[in-house]
Amino acid sequence: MHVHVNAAMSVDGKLSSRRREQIKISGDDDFARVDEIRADADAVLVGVGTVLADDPHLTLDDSALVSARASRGETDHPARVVADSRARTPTDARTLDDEATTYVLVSETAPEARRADLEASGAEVVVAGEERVSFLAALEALEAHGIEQLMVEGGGEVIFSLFSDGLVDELSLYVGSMVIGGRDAPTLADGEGFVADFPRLSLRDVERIDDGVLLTYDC
Ligand SMILES: NC(=O)C1=CN([C@@H]2O[C@H](COP(=O)(O)OP(=O)(O)OC[C@H]3O[C@@H](n4cnc5c(N)ncnc54)[C@H](OP(=O)(O)O)[C@@H]3O)[C@@H](O)[C@H]2O)C=CC1
Ligand SMILES: Nc1c(N[C@@H]2O[C@H](COP(=O)(O)O)[C@@H](O)[C@H]2O)[nH]c(=O)[nH]c1=O
Repeated sequence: MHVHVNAAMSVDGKLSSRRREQIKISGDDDFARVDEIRADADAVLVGVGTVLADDPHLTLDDSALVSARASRGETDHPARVVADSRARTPTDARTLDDEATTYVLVSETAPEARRADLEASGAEVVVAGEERVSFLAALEALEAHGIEQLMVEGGGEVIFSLFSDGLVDELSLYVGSMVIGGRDAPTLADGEGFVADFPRLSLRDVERIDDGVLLTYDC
């Protein structure tokens, strides 16, 4: 499986503010670029932190991209995936609507009743990991569902774990020209952080988009 992480951060490395509210860091052209990466993916993954903070839809905004997928014999939108060890995704989350298939990755600790609620709301629940979702196991399970190209949209906890597991192949990082600040604001890679064996990336490209910079790395 090819894992492509995409995120937008401020010049000081924050994905959003200390209030963990969604902030428009990208401009229109960059959002269009993000939509194209979604359109090329078999599935788009976020953590439950992002679902609770942003209630994202994770579908394609541009109808031309939907038509292009249809003409390739693909579903209108990529599948959606939520990493949610304890099955906390609200049943009315926008990502569970019927516009696309949604997989909720849970661990063995997820209460049975919550799993049943999610299934009743249309989600496909995938158990991978004991206490927390194991991305190594989860990505294998997604591959068995035909997912080869996985886009990851965040947030910082999930992105850190994927780097920690050595699962990231490509990173596109939009740096918007703004300062958000705050020691508790989410950053690109949160989690526990590395103290040694820091992942080293290979810079592939630098491009100016809107009023910011897109950095592309092979990982
Ligand atoms: N600017 C941008 O591009 C983006 C910004 N954001 C912002 O980021 C913030 C949310 O980020 P964040 O709070 O880090 O949330 P995440 O979306 O990274 O979700 C984190 C949660 O995912 C669950 N999870 C399940 N398995 C794992 C695992 N193996 N490793 C790590 N987490 C796992 C955990 O909850 P549990 O243990 O219960 O499963 C964890 O608390 C919001 O403010 C949002 O607006 C988000 C995406 C993109
Ligand atoms: N704010 C921000 C991003 N936020 C991402 O977009 C998701 C919203 O998706 P949707 O509800 O489908 O529009 C959100 O949950 C988060 O993952 N992405 C970016 O490229 N640039 C940005 O500035």
